[in-house]
Amino acid sequence: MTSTIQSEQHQLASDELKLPTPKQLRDTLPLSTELSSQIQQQRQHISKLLNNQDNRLMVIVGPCSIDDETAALDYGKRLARLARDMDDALFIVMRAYVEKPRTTHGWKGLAYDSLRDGRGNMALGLHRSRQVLLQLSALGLPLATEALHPLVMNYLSDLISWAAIGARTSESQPHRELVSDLPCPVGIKNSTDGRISSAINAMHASSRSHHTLGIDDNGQISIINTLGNPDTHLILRGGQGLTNYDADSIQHALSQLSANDCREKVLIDCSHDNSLKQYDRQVGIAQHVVDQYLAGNTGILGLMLESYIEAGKQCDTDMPVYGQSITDACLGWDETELLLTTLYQKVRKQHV
Ligand SMILES: O=C[C@H](O)[C@H](O)COP(=O)(O)O
Ligand SMILES: C=C(OP(=O)(O)O)C(=O)O
Repeated sequence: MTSTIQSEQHQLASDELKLPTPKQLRDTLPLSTELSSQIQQQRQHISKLLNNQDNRLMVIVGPCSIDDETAALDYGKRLARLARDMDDALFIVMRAYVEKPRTTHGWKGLAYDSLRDGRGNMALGLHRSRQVLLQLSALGLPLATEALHPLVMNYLSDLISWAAIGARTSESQPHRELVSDLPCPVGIKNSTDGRISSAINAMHASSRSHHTLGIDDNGQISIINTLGNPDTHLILRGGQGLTNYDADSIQHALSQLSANDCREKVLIDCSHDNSLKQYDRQVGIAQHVVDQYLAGNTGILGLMLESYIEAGKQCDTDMPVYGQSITDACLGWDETELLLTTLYQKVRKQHV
């Protein structure tokens, strides 16, 4: 009886279940021509990094998830300043994740549950996601996100410069088809058990064109003809409690990529299993990876850091801490700024 009452309280009213079409949401929250060309250029910069036409180090940094637009914009403003100042050596991209894959269950991100009331008001969630991504883009930052539900990308992909396929979905055919259709470079993670073969297979599958099922801009279920994505690469994030950011693991990954005719580039995720989920370990890992890059490992594209305003994570959402992660623990802003400054100074020396 109690569970019936609870589930009724968690239901949306039937008129709240309908979503706008991708075109309707884009018309409500349009991307200006100016921002659209900024995003095009940012995608091209990343493509150049992947193709050795630009030797800056890519750093994808930002919260594990966007849960609060005010804090995300506050973070974005701080990062945009660093990104401008460090532009000659680092290509900084902000993590702007509005969808979270869960191992079992938990909050699935702004797109699904922006009010965090468990009702899943996705019309509001998609609106708020698009709005915050537009506001972050207007700061001049290239944005990174995880492409999780293929249909969510219909609403947001025009705002994204780089996407990730997560460790839990790299083996999924719909996700490979999605990558084949995405208009930006995409990093594919090794699986949660540490295997890189699923990501390598995904790179092959998504480089090809596909006929698949999806919706068009007007929400009509349609056959989608994808073009194939030429700009994928591998992300090493560790797995099953084992790390893969050391020189031997990176060399092994690069030789597997070469043996499978894939682009020999890796991005190192300093968080997740590589940090053994201890957020402060990211500092030492980033330094270790940058030392390998400076020693001449041209297979290293860059690194990813989970960082927010306050260090750590919070569980008690009745007493929210401003700018602290509600998903994975993150570095705080002060340590992020110090780390990026240290990395910048090291990399810049080599660039001058
Ligand atoms: O990056 C975030 C998490 O690692 C990922 O969403 C899985 O989280 P979970 O294992 O807490 O569900
Ligand atoms: C969920 C994430 O990573 P992974 O897929 O590596 O667990 C993430 O980067 O937010």
